[in-house]
This record gives sequence, C-alpha cells and structure tokens, in this order.
Amino acid sequence: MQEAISITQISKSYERKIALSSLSFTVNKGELVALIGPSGAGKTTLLNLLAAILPPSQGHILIDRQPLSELMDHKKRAKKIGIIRQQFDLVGELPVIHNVLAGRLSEWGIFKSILSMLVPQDKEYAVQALIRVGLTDKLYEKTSSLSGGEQQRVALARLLVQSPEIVLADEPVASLDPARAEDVLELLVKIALEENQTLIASLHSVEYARKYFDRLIALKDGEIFFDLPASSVTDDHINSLYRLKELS
Ligand SMILES: Nc1ncnc2c1ncn2[C@@H]1O[C@H](COP(=O)(O)OP(=O)(O)OP(=O)(O)O)[C@@H](O)[C@H]1O
Repeated sequence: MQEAISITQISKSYERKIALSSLSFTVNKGELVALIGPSGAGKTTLLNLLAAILPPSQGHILIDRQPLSELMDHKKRAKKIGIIRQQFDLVGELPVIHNVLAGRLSEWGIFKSILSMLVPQDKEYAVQALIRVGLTDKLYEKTSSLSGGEQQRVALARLLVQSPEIVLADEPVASLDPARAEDVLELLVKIALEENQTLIASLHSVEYARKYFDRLIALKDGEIFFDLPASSVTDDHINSLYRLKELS
C-alpha cells in the first residue's frame, strides 16, 4: 500500500486552547476515511492543517512522503490536494461555468484567467464535469439561483476539473436536507473511487460514515478516540464517543 498522508505527533493550539494534541496516523492512497466526533473535537482544525490552510504548532505532515511545508507551489499543491466545504465556496453572482472552471485557475496564467471571465476557456472540462455530477443544463445559470444540493454538485464539478489526488471534505453535506445529503455524499465517494482519489471527510452523520467509508477516525477533545475499519465500529464505540463528559 502506498502512503498518501502521514502525520506525526501533530498538535495545534489557538492561543491557550489546545485543539489537537499529538495526533499520529497514516492514510494510504485510495483510502476513504471519515473523521467523526463531537462538536469541537478538532475535525475542521485537522483538515485545515492537511490543506496547509493552518500551520501545525508541532509535528510533521507528509504528503506522498514529502513535507507539506515544502509543497508551497500553488499549481503543484492544487494537483495534490483539493478541498470541499459545507459552505460550497462558490461565487453566487457568477454563472455555474465560471465556478466550475475555477478548478483550472491553478493551471492557467493570469492572462488566461482574466480572458476566461469574458470567454470561458477550456469549456469542455466544465461541460464534462457537469455531466458527471448530473447538472448538464445549468452551465450558464447564475450559481446562487441553484438549490443547495445543486450548488454542492457545482463544487464537486469544480473539484473534478481540478482533479487533485487527495480530497479533503469538511462537513460537505451538513447544510443539505437528508435526502440531498446522501445523494451528494454518494456522488463524492463515487467520484473518489472512479478517480482513485484519497478521501478524508468530516461528517456529523455516523450512519453515512459507516455506510460509505472504509475507515473511521474518531476525534474527541483533540485526540484520537478510535481509528478503526468501518466494519469494526460498534454502537458502543459510537455511544462512548458522543457521551457527554458528566455521564462518562
Ligand atoms: N480560530 C480559532 N480560535 C480559537 N479557538 C478555535 C479556533 N478554531 C477552532 N477553535 C477551537 O478549537 C477546537 C476544535 O475546533 P474545530 O472547529 O476544529 O472542531 P470540529 O470538530 O470541527 O467542530 P464542529 O464539528 O463543531 O465543526 C474547539 O474547541 C474550537 O472552539
């Protein structure tokens, strides 16, 4: 098994708050990992460290055995790591095509990026991606006029166009109703499998985590509470993970 991500003794503090405390684990290429745990456990912080949005206070992160801190070239990093979030990170005022093509920005120079705002460049990438997420007829629609589920599909299409090796998803379906949430999550996992991507997603739904992912890493109070294959996770594990302090 080839290693995609390796973290060693990672800690992160915000002023005096310790958000993550001495975490170590590795993730192999192509693994589907769900991060679960109560609110405030440190899931977003961990994903932000892996995306190099935040620096760790201590410890090392390796991506493909290279220090993440050395992966600073924007284009190279975009090919390695993509991120999708609950709030979609789309520009609502722009037509769908521009938001999808934003996944190509790291490939383009400044001139092509500006030109694309007038005449969309590499349009075929966007068309193909939108076909794969089931939004063929929405190319020129204003993004904010789409439903939440459709907007998250636009974000998935943008990720398809970016085509990173590792996808970090921070609560990707938290703002959707249950039926749409499951649809979008199923699509995210399907794309990861088809593209041979490594996927790490934080999820509030333990049910979806067990159903769609290979491995569950549970965080509690900034530490790993368990790290198990999805098939080995029992109701007792879940109950003690979410049990309130005063009851435990
Ligand atoms: N910018 C910040 N400044 C100070 N404390 C922070 C900051 N961001 C997060 N924290 C704290 O760090 C801890 C971990 O937060 P984090 O957002 O990573 O948890 P989470 O597991 O993603 O929670 P949720 O499921 O509610 O999104 C929490 O106690 C939080 O209050």
